[in-house]
Amino acid sequence: MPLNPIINDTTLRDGEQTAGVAFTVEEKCAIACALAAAGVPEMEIGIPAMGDEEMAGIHTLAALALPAKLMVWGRLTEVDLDSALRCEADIIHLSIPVSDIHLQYKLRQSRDWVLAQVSRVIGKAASSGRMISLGAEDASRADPLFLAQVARVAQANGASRIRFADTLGVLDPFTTYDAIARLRDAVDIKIEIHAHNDLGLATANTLAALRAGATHVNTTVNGLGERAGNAALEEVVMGVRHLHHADTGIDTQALLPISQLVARASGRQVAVNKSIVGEGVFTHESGIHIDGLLKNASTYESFDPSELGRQRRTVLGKHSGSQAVRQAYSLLGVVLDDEALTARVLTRIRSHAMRVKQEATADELHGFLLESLALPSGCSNTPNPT
Ligand SMILES: CC(=O)SCCNC(=O)CCNC(=O)[C@H](O)C(C)(C)COP(=O)(O)OP(=O)(O)OC[C@H]1O[C@@H](n2cnc3c(N)ncnc32)[C@H](O)[C@@H]1OP(=O)(O)O
Ligand SMILES: O=C(O)CCC(=O)C(=O)O
Repeated sequence: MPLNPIINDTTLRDGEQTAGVAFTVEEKCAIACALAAAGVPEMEIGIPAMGDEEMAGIHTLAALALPAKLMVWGRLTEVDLDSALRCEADIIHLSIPVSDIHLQYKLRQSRDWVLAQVSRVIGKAASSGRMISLGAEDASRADPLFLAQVARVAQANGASRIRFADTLGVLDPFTTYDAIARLRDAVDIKIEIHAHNDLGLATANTLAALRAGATHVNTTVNGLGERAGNAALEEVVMGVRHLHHADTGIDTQALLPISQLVARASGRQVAVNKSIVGEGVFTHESGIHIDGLLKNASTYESFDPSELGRQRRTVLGKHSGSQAVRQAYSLLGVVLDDEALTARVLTRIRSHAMRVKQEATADELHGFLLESLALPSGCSNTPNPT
């Protein structure tokens, strides 16, 4: 079983790389404070090489003296290292592509050049006394033997961690497991998984990497990030807790408020059905489900919404059954103990749902009852139709 993983949240770096998203310094501070208060132990907060404004933001964040390690991102070059060293960051993360595709077309450099660059720049970075992490960009499309060689050279020159980036989100949980296990066997260095969600597998791949021996995980709130985004903080925290029975140390009650904060700051709404934090993920309509939930919540909830400070909701609609109808009317103070009457009310509720495509209000439910009572009665406690 995986050990407790260390979350390194990159909402303020990769999250902000979501096309069109830009946080103000105030928003960055608010997000960083909320993450630290929730117990996030590490966060990647920016890219010093972007220039003075980004550096000033990083400086402001560092001045908050949050109880979290701060990481800055740079390319594996002397210029980016110099910018990073001017920041009060605990961890300097320097990145280099390791796939032949990136080397050939983007950097137009050889594998030997990469190894020389890793040796020289990581060595110089480590001599600063800071904690150094090497980013292996596009690691998922790299030759695993070359990746292991890069990791070994990085470690020999003072890096304490390598980030395995599935930059394009091309892995599945099985290939992720194999790739991380192979790297784990080849080099005794801390491994951080950085998973993208292009095929909707970022969280699954992150959990697979942990099973294979990754020690650190990158997340972003609401899964923000390049293209389809990164592994979502809220999903990884809950997945680690419920599937790995391990602990990230993060307060699950804080996940929804942080999600809402980041949704506002990023201008990216959270889908109603977004796992963990979506508005509708604890709302039930189907008759069989509500019948089961009324008997025992574990029939249709894999965990209690109160873990997140949330509550179950039930609504009446096209898929309701009679138990749900009785339950909803009992909350209005009406006891429906006649099957025929309940069936007529249900018919009314279904036709309303199909016509209006939203749940009925309390007034409308009273109206349906009165209409149904106009036919033979069976209701022991008629409501006051106000
Ligand atoms: C997968 C990821 O998320 S990587 C992080 C991506 N994030 C960002 O790009 C956001 C911040 N980026 C920026 O502000 C700018 O791109 C900067 C400041 C980093 C660089 O700006 P510029 O100097 O104008 O270069 P530009 O962005 O046009 O091109 C990138 C350059 O970096 C080079 N490069 C890219 N990655 C690396 C690397 N890891 N190591 C060395 N060089 C690299 C490219 O080859 C290119 O160099 P070239 O122009 O000599 O071919
Ligand atoms: O730090 C790295 O090397 C990874 C950067 C990244 O965001 C990615 O590859 O998707």
